[in-house]
Amino acid sequence: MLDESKFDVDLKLWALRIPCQLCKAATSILNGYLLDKPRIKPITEDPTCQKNRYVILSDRVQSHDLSEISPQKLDELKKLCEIQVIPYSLTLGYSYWSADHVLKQILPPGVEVPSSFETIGQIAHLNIHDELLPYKDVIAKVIYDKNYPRIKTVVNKVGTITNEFRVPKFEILAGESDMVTEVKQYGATFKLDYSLVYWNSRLEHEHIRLVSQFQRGEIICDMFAGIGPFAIPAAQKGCIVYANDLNPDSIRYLKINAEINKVDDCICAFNMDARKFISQLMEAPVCENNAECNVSMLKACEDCSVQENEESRVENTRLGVEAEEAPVTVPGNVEGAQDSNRNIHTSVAATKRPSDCCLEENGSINGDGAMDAFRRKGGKKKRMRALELPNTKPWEHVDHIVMNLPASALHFLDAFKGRIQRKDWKGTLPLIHCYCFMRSNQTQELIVSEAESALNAHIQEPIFHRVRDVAPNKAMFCLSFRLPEACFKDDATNI
Ligand SMILES: C[S@@+](CC[C@H](N)C(=O)[O-])C[C@H]1O[C@@H](n2cnc3c(N)ncnc32)[C@H](O)[C@@H]1O
Repeated sequence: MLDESKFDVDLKLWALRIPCQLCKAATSILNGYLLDKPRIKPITEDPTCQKNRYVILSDRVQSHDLSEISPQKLDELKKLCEIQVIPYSLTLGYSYWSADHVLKQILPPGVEVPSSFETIGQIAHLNIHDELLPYKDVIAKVIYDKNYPRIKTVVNKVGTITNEFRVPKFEILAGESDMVTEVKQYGATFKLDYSLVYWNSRLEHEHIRLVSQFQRGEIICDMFAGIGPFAIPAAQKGCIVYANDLNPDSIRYLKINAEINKVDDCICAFNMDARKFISQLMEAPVCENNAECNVSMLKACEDCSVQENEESRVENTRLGVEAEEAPVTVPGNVEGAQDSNRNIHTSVAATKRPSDCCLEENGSINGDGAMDAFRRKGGKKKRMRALELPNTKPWEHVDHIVMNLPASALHFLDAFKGRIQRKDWKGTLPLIHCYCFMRSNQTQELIVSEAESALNAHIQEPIFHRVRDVAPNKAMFCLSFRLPEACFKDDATNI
């Protein structure tokens, strides 16, 4: 229990009783001798008379005869009005002091006071060091008290992250136990359950940086999408996004966020292992027109829309069959300035709406999600429409592939080895943006060689971007490069 009265500090001060209309002039004369405490005004009511105010003097002024004030100023004041000096008691209590001040009183001397924290919506996330764990409840209470109502829940991370979804375990120390919250980034809203999905507000700048390289109409594939901090702004920019995550809760929130941000027509969400996702997404179906052929996820999407709309079924049966050549220039290098030579078909009639597809990990189709998307077509708010976007199958062209799983994304590069058929592919191969960690004793050459051995191909012109330092000797990087031609199926089999 925190005894709040322990923080009371009683100040014995002097105040001057001054007529209301002279307060301004009096305070200007007394400049430098007035009470100077944050959040406390030096002028207060006179409880005995409404026509007067108390002008509270600083604790520098100790004597009733005001001898600490210069005689010159006192003369000026006497000319202004009759001076009445009143004793004034002021108690600075718990509510007055900052979290830092209170915690310094409570915690052992010399320890680092944990008064700062990461904020995720209304949740304060603390990482309390072992030596302070005996004080965790009182730390949380002080942080809660001092930041309410902006903060409604205080949590502490427990142990290290061991699960593959990269979700820390939290203990709720103060406030509401609800971990569902909303975060805003670059104009997009993200709803999430912080106890179930990965979220890192410190990556905001990186999300913006990468998405700023995407161009409207480009096709983006996010292999480890989380709740969509790359996918949603990319879709807002007018890209078509294939977004995948192994964590079903992440995909649930990704879909919610796509709806909240009105880009559900431009994002196709998948819930499976990233390798399987790439193999199913980028490998051309063996027999596109065969109803038995189930290797293509887009075939599954097609089936999905059949359940809801007979008219769209007729359109969707054309999916993956037409490929009219119409010149569309798409900038595609890392700086976002170079043209690619991609020619893509832009027929509206044959365009598959990405939001109509929704494949679960076991390969079954979530018809409800598709039906919701279909019903929303008549919604009144402006939404990004996939119909405006090009119709290209992901085994024919993808512009960017995002791989943000820094601990192991490099190993997932093998998913591209011999995946794409040269005869199907249109334009330049995708730019890969693969996140990784680099220790101070490692070099960029080492990272590139790891990537090359996963791809079994030479990488040309790799670009490293330092994202942030995650530990004293460890930094997160984004390695961007164009997928080597040697990864084409035919070439790769010859290696
Ligand atoms: C570091 S988080 C990145 C999430 C998001 N892209 C972001 O920037 O905030 C990595 C994500 O990869 C997902 N993940 C982990 N292993 C995976 C796998 N084998 N296949 C697909 N997703 C995986 C996790 O669930 C997690 O959401």
